[in-house]
Amino acid sequence: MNPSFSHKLQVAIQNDVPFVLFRFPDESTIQLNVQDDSGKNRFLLHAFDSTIEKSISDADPIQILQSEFQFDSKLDLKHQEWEDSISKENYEQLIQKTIDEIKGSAIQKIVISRKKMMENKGFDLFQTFKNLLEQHPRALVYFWNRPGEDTWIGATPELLLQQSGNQVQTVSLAGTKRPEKDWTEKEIEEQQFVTDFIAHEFSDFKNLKISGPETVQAGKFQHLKSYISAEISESFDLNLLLKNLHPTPAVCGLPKKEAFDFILKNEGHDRGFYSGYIGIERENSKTYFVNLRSAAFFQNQIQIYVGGGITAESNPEKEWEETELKSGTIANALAQ
Ligand SMILES: C=C(O[C@@H]1C=C(C(=O)O)C=C[C@H]1O)C(=O)O
Repeated sequence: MNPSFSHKLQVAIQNDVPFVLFRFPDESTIQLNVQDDSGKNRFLLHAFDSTIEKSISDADPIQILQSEFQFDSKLDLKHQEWEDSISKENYEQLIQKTIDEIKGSAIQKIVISRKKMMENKGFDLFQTFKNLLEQHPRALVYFWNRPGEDTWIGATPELLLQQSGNQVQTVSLAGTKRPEKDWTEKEIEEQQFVTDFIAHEFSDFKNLKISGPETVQAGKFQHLKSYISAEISESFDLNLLLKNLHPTPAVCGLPKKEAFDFILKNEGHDRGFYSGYIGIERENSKTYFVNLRSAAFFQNQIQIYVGGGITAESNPEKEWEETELKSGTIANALAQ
């Protein structure tokens, strides 16, 4: 492997300096940021409830071909008081409560999630990251480590916002099924909610284009995806758009405020960085992804976050199965 890349990573680990490794969808290079105080080339994690945003900046980031990436090192992860997973029965009760809330109110969709806990049997996180890169070539794959603070690994299929010059683009991603099944009205409707919400947020821009939805693969299952793009003026404040988009109905619900309040009150856990966003900010471009298919790693435990969109048509048992399926993205990549 490129000696300067592995050296930089090794030195960061030895000195307990935060680092993040990441690869953009459809790209073949892995980038490395080792934290400095430049504020340049930020890679950031922004919490679902917007209470926390952390970034790792690097004035001099370095990259390597994915095919050359090989790194062997053990990190000292933070210890976490053991937490139990929510049982299938309790999760299905929560889903039923959510369905009843939707049926008895003006809320159309609420995204509910859970934390699936696994024992950390000393997994090799660099190999786990490598497995994710190979298994999910179309995802943004990242490995974030701030010693003594937080360690997250994920492979998200969902773009939140990309800006390059005066072009902005995003996607509407929702609905989940196994490849052998057909889409039903339930998934078609829940994805349309997301498209309509984004189209509304983009409605004042020039050259608004919406295409899709089409079926896309995300590991072993599929989603519905539409593509949305537009042109913004020079003076436009991208942060405002980001603030209006997040959290989209793909991870929160509709109407946003009511769904958000229901989640905070009923879900029973702090989502942390899950379903918040990941930002990659450079001089000429800014790209944000929804932080899905991700997990927090501790010395003794792995907490995989998974959720799904609930509408009046949802079935609690199917929702449990959907979250099991989604947890496979991380679980199937874990390496000894
Ligand atoms: C909430 C998650 O995924 C989101 C919810 C989906 C759904 O409800 O079908 C599909 C894709 C994502 O927008 C997750 O992966 O945890």
